[in-house]
Amino acid sequence: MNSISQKKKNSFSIKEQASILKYLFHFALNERKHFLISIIMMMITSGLTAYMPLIIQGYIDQYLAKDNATMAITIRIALTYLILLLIKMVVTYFKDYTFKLASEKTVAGMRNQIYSKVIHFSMDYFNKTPNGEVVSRVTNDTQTIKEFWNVFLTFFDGLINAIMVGVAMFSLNISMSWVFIAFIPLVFILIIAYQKTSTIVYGRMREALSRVNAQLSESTMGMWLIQQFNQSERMKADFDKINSEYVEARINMFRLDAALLMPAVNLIEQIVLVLVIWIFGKELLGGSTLDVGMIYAFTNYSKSFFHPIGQMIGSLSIYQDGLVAASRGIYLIDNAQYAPQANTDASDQAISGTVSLKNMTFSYNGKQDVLKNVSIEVKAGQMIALVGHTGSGKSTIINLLMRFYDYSDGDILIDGQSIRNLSQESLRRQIGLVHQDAFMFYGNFYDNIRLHGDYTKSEIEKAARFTGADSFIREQENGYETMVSEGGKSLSAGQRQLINITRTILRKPRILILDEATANIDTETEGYIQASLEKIRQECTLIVIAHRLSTIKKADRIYVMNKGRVIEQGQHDDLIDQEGTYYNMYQLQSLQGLS
Ligand SMILES: Nc1ncnc2c1ncn2[C@@H]1O[C@H](COP(=O)(O)OP(=O)(O)OP(=O)(O)O)[C@@H](O)[C@H]1O
Repeated sequence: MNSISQKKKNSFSIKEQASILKYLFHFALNERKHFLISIIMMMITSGLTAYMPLIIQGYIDQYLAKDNATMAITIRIALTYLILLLIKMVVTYFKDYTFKLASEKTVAGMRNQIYSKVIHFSMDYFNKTPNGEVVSRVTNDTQTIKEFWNVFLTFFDGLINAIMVGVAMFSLNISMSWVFIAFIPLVFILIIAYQKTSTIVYGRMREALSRVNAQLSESTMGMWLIQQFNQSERMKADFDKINSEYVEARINMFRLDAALLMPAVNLIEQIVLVLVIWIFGKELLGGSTLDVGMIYAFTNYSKSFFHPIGQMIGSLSIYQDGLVAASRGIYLIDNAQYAPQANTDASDQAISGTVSLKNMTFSYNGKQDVLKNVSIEVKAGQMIALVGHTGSGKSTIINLLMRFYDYSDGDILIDGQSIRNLSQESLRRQIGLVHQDAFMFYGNFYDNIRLHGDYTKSEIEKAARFTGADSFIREQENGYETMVSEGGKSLSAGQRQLINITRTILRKPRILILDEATANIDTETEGYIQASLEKIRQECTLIVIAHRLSTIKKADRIYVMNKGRVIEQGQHDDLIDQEGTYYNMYQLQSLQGLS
């Protein structure tokens, strides 16, 4: 499977195609009953398509031509034809329904599997992959795969139909049937020519479409940046160019389809028809009797033999799309970059909150160390602070403690045990992390604080009173029932942070981490939160990252970081006495009125 696991691949060798198809059929196994019923119905409809012209042919040649048709015979034949026609209609309906039902369910299964993989991927994957691409894998690609199944419907249908009609033709007139068979190589040439050209043309179209999507997703996400820097006109011009390229690619696709699809198949069909008439005409001129019914049957067969073949060729472009979409899904599943896993015997024990980092060295990219031999100790119930310049590695320590990334050099212990021995679920339940960026979901304040947790309204309100969020929530139009827009755009940054802190407090974590959590909050509210934190300190371990040093003065230990190393540590007064980096930072903030 690895041979096809190449990102953005647009053409595939026969072996790769077989591998992708095997993978897709593996998903279809659950729906084999429906697929089988549908194939049986395909056989019935194709059988009827092949048989029905024989009824008319028999009527013309045995009764009309011999002048012995009676009203009773005519009605019997007309009724038989009508009943068969109705049966064909009903069977065709159920054939399409069961096939589409089966393909819909198969693709739903794939979508679930891809999504359940994606939600366990590492942060590294999400850092490197644009949002739009992740969404596209789960929605657009699985949609394309669904259309891909319809290609199979068309293919099976076309094939079974050609076989059935072929058998009927041979039973009627062998030499005339060879005329049809003689044109099959030409059809194959057409199929190969179409597939080769369509791979290129459709590939260009897909690339152009992904450029359109990328530009759209990038510009909607960074709209404020575009407007702030007056880039709207330039973005419009860029989009216009990309959009024109897409339209051009689509026009090329239409041109190709218009030239090679139905017109070419129709031409072959008409040539065969002319040949049939010519051969019959020649036989008639040679003194043979005229079998009008036979002419009727073969005229009919030329349509029902070649028409599905035209549809088969037309679906080749979707086939190509399906291969690309399926290969991307396989790539995602095969190259899963999972979030760090706990040890197999990891336990779910309650923690008291002692944290120690032992000689941690860490790199995101395997080249540059962003943490260099960092050791940190926090006793249960203590408060420590991490301070230092931007990029010094403070948040990285938190990323490792939360197990967003795996590490190899050094270890992190909680209550003396490696965090690898704690189950992911237990670790994240007992550690509360409050980030600077608080995400809000569409829902009311209760929902946003509860986050699907099992908490009563009074518990939520109590937590909100504790953090001070309660007062601004009550000022909203419908209090706690007020709907918050997605992303929380209807709230100020400080209000969002208060909600975020409330969410975390509500869960009563054993270890609370505040990563620049009070940066957007005014001094008055911050004072309020500080007082709340003083109360929390008695109940849990507190790890605070802060640029504003006034907020961490009371910490039991302050770690000063620089370029991935701890360069100073101690209590506020000790660090001031040392007159080192912390002292300089504090002096600077005092001058700016921040301390
Ligand atoms: N996901 C990531 N992938 C690769 N490199 C990263 C990633 N996150 C951070 N870094 C790099 O690691 C280094 C430390 O970043 P970190 O976020 O830990 O710094 P910080 O001290 O928390 O900074 P700030 O105070 O600005 O938040 C930086 O050089 C940063 O570029």
